[in-house]
Amino acid sequence: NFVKDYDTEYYSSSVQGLLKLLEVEDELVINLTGFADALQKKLETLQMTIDSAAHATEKGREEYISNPMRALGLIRRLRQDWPQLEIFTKAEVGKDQLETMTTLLDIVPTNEDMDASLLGISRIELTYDLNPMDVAEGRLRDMQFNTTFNTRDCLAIANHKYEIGDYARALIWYRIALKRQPEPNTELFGQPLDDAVRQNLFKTHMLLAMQILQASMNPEEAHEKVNDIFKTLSSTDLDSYVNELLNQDDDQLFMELQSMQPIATPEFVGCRGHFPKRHNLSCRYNFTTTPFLRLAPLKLEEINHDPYVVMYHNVIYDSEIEEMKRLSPQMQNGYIHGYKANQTKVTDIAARVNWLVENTPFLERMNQRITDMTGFDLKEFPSVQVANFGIGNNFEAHYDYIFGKRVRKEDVGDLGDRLASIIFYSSDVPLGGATVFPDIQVAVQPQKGNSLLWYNLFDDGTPDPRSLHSVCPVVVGSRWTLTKWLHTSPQMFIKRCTRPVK
Ligand SMILES: O=C(O)CCC(=O)C(=O)O
Ligand SMILES: [Fe+2]
Repeated sequence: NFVKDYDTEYYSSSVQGLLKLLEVEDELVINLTGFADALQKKLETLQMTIDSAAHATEKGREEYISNPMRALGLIRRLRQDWPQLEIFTKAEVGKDQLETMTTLLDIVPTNEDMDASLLGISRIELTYDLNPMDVAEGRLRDMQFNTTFNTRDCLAIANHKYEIGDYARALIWYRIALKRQPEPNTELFGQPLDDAVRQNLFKTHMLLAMQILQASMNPEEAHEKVNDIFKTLSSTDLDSYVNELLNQDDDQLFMELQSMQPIATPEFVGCRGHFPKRHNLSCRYNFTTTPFLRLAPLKLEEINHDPYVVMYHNVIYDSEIEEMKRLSPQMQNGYIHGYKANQTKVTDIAARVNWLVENTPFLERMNQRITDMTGFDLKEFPSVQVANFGIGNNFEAHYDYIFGKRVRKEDVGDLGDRLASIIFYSSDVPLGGATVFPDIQVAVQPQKGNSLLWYNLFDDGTPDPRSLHSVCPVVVGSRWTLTKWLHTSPQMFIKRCTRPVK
């Protein structure tokens, strides 16, 4: 039932993948319940035997056994029942369940997949300038969840940051892990490593200090130096050092962390919703692109005048979104950051995608809608792409035109360059996941049913670099999109081709 394709399937790169994992854990729980039931049954049988073999106390023992029923009973039980009981006691419990467990554990995420997920959390923290202490408590920007990271989650995050050299944030995450109450079943997972964590906290603080004071020192040298210092440290020294770190003021620490962060890129500013507000934009009905629109005009919202960016409202219906997902049960790695000649690493994957190429009523409807929106001819290239992002995944800034890190000349053939792009937002994204145009200071939050349309080329077909765009890390939500790229060649008798007035 659960077969994992190791070469291509990473669970973390889409919410669709996470859903599959959820099923795997459900199966594990059902299976473990079966195991526990078998164990329970055995325990009950054993308990019954124990109870029925309970003897009289020391005092009346001679009298107790001077009784023909008890005398025979004792001899018979020891001769017949106990050997049987030995076999029963030794028999393996839940053999089937143990085998199933092994099979299921064969398809759990790889380390790479887990690293990608941890990197996603880092990306969220950094992009949205979140305080780790809020993140750990389930406070994400203005949302408060009733789920939190547990101690081992916090530790995994801290270790990851340590490994990628983000000592400032690692320090805070180690503190969080150490300040948590120990969990009840920790012995199952090995000790909560209190000592090891305290040592890591110390080392992290040392490494951070070196990073600040001696930025030129290479990482290996720094690690060596810290290990040397650590060796000379007595356990009482370590304790007082660590306790001091733990007693530092939380807010003070976060302020120090912020002062160490790189300055916000335009993309970060956009993702945080800090681009200046626009005033000279309007909304209107489009009655005119095709005759059909006289009957059913489309709602158009201006997003930017030059270059032209607009949002159409209510142009993909819930039923169509369901159909789109039905047509995409199994997706491929897609939205790869940059060109990757060699094998794709999971951390390069922003989302999983599926090209819909086969002619279906769904595809016809969507293409007709795009024609109504744009007036363009889509017969030569009817395909559309479906995408589903992973949590914490972003799509780095790129151009959709040829050589824009996205598409090569051989990919488009006779169709010509990608003149315009249309993204149908097929889900709401409660937090994060905006489409951002850093050069023109536009950030658009996905809204289920809407679509964003923009041009990548000037009217003469030359690239318009202002079309640079990216997708902000998804914080909460399953971000589904349907994307259409409109190529130039089929539009040669439709689109005017003058050089714009500069
Ligand atoms: O999903 C988005 O908002 C943009 C996706 C994108 O840039 C692309 O598909 O080229
Ligand atoms: Fe794009």
